Amino acid sequence: MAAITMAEMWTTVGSTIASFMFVWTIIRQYCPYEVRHFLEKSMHRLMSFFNPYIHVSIHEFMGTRLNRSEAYAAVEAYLSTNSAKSAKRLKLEMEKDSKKIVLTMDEYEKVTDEFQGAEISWVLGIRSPKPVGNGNNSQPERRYYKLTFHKRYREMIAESYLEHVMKKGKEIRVKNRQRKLYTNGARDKYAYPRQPLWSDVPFEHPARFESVAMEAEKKQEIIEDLLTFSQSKDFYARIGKAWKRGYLLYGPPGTGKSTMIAAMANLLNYNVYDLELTAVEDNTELKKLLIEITGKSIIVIEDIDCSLDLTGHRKKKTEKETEDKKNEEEKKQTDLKNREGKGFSKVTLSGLLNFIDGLWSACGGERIIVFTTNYVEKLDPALIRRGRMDKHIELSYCSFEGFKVLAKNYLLVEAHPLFDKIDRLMEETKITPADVAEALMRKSPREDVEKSLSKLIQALEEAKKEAATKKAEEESRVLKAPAKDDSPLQDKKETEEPQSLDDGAAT
Ligand SMILES: Nc1ncnc2c1ncn2[C@@H]1O[C@H](COP(=O)(O)OP(=O)(O)OP(=O)(O)O)[C@@H](O)[C@H]1O
Ligand SMILES: [Mg+2]
Repeated sequence: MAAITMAEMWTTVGSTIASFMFVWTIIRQYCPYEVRHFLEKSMHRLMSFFNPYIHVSIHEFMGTRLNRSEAYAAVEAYLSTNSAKSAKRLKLEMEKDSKKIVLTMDEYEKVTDEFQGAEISWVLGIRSPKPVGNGNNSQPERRYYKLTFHKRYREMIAESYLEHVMKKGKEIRVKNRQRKLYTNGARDKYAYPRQPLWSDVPFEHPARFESVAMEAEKKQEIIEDLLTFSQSKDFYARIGKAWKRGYLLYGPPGTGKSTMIAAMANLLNYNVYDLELTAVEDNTELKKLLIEITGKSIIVIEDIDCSLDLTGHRKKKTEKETEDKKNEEEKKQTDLKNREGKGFSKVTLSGLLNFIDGLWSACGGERIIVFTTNYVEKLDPALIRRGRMDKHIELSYCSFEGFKVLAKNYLLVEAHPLFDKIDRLMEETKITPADVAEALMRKSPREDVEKSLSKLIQALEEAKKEAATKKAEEESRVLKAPAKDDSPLQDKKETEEPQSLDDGAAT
């Protein structure tokens, strides 16, 4: 009896739905657009009156734009951690610029999330394109996420939850992205179609702060400075300053300037833009390059003292000096042109200063600018004043503490009887971390710790001998140097007096 009632009930429900669908199809086909639109609107209103749930859709592509929506990508990343735990059908994806595989929920899967006591559900929907003409459609299907929650949470979802999803999603995307090393040097300006201003390769430098040879305290200070910068978005907004920071790394060759830049990028998960100033045509091109740099990046200008003549342009000169300088400059540039077969850069100091802290430098945000140089004294003070280059870091010869970091990295030892001798030698002579690293490098699998340390001792002793020879040569050159005619009167007197005494003694 009960089974018959159930069957009857299902038949009634089925026939009601079928009649409704039939009526709806007739309406859609034969009713004018205005009537149809009115009925659709009224039906939605009627349903939402009874339905206490609110839906929000986030589409993969918005309007006719071909770019993937940032919000969709952020939701996808956010749900990749959530859905991997609760969804039953998952999809494995690897985005173009991502270095990690991501598990996301498959179409029509539903996952739930909890936020401040509210239960929120997410469904991945898919919309087929409207058939056009003969039904052959080259348009792809469009996916969207639908978020559903009770209407009593409306304000909380709009004000806090969505912001939380976007923030977390973006963080996950940044963590998963394949970081890049960009350069502007390898572009053919006359190629057709036009090449992008920056070309890129995956950034895979393995340097880490742990492996940089440097005093622990100084290293910690740099790490904290970088981390504070990366977490200070609100602070920079509050003080009304563009979210960027300049670092000047200076010191002799082989002391770890480039290594430190790679360690900085790895610490903060930033892209690196290696700006080759000599390949930039003029200040306008410099501005264009700047506009294309995204946030979370380090802009590097290596050997800034050799890049261009960035000091001469602002100094007052007599007419003759200016003329001589101009001729010299022209000759230099022609030589360069002949040598490299390409146009020369007209970037000026003021163009570069504008690049660092002009109005355009604020677009994108979260940028670090690093200059490296072997000769800090050669740079124009305006270029490196605090505010432009906020932090000046000297990378110098290897200290014993620095050596211990390298020994731990290269040889996996933290103490050894030969360390005392190395400590003494390091106090007596200068050696770069690059030379220490080279000495500690194993040349064959049979090479043991003792042999590597002995090699370093040998290198240090040679460096000491070389320094002593150089010093002796220098001293003898000073002694042998004839007194100059144009030397100050006082100096002349001092050099002449002993002679007259000698003469007197002789007579
Ligand atoms: N402080 C350091 N810590 C660890 N390794 C270092 C350090 N300095 C140099 N090295 C080693 O020496 C090599 C050369 O160093 P790096 O290129 O960073 O020097 P640099 O200061 O940039 O030199 P240059 O001024 O010539 O550009 C690196 O590959 C690294 O192995
Ligand atoms: Mg370098």
